[in-house]
Amino acid sequence: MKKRKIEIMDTTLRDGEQTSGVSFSVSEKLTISQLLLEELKVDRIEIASARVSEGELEAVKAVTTWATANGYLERVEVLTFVDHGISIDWMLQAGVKVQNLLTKGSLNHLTHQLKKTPEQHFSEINQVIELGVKEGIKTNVYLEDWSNGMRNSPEYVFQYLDFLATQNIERILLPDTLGVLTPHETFKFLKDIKAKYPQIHFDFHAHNDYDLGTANALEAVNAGIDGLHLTVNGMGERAGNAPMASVIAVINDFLPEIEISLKECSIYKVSKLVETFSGVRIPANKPIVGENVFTQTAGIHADGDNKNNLYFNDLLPERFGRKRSYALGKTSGKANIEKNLQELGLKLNDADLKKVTQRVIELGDLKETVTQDDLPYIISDVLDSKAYQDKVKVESYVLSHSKGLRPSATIAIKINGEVYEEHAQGDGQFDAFMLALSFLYKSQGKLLPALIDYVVHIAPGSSSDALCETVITWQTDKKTFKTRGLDSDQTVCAIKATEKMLNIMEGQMQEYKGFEYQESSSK
Ligand SMILES: CC(C)C(=O)C(=O)O
Repeated sequence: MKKRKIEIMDTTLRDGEQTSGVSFSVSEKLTISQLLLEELKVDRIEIASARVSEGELEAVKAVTTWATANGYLERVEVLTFVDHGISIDWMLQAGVKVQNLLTKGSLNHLTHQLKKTPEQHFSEINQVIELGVKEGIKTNVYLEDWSNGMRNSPEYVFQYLDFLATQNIERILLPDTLGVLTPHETFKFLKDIKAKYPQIHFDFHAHNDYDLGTANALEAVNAGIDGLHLTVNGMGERAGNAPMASVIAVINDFLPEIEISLKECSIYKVSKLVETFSGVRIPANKPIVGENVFTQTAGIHADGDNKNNLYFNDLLPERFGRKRSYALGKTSGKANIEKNLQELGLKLNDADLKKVTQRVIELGDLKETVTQDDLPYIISDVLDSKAYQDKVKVESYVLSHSKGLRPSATIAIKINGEVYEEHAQGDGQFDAFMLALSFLYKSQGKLLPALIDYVVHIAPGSSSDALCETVITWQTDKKTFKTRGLDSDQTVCAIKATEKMLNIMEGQMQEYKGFEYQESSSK
């Protein structure tokens, strides 16, 4: 069966730039245009509104210069106005060959905003179209507020379409300017229009005010529309336009009779670039391109993925240049941990896997964000902890850090069931902690090993509540050894590493000689 081709016009650089607070630079517009046409393979791009600013003129010139050299000029469009040819002059300066002329698609807009009759409006439109023809510029015509026009003044819309059918134009662009259509209405309005003017190319331009942009785009295609306007990440005026990634996936998965030229596998790359250039973060749950949408969080899902891919749908991440991941947190089961270990090339026995899983769940309970990068640290901490007896426990502590006062520590340490308390000031919180500890041990006639090295590792690419690992090297008169601590707080890491040292030393204090902990120490 021969497929019906739908043209995709990307308007990220025009309507998308109308997202509040967004302005693309010249080089950003050029880079995005290149990616859209060459990599994503959209059919057409709308890159600016005419007459906006000097900077915009520069940006459009940069795109048209590149597009001319690479054979894309006919696919680069600019929104223009019914302004007796001022926009056409701007287009000539910018080197653009296709204008998308903004006209009124509802009687309401025509009478209240332009205060003109349909006949006056049509005559001025005809003038601009003819000027364009004279200058070698092709015209597509936008019917602004067309959706409300269909609801409230359909006679005007059809009178206008009858007029346009006689004009020298390429396409008619039908926007749901205020994003008010339901999918049912979208289908009905477009079906009626296509039935009356089957020879004309119509594009549909959805807005997303009710979050119906994708559904309306789907119904527009079902109704026989010839082209769709989309934006990367759904950027655009107010709630934005129909999002490129979702609409493309819907067409590919649910409309097998439709052909589009877009390369799904480039969608994510373009989305991330637009996110960076625009400064508008992609919501984590945004279908196809959001951070979380290919992450299985529940252990039961990871388990099901191992058993005949029970929790997969057709939206496979690889289609879009992405990868499935398995979250680590309080709902992770063993299967999630195993999936992450596999990726790291690690294998644990059942007992250790259970311990690591338990530790990840505990961290998740503390609202810590645990990432795959943290896993090697957690494993080393959990496996390392097996080596220590629990004879000494840091029961509680208060660490203070304030302006103008020396950091101080009050600590309570349980040694073989007995709790001892001590207090000290130091050069930093951990220094104060160590001093208090050395006073506490000294009062029992014991000296602690000297701290000779202190190294902090933070898991690569981690967020602000990332886990860190502190490795401390200790020295007695006879041996040097290391202990490590893991936490999201650096001082707590060091205290955990110190607690392990105390357990190693417990019972050996007579055997090894420690050192006075810093002469300058004060209580
Ligand atoms: C400016 C116009 C074409 C528009 O984006 C709309 O009506 O939605």
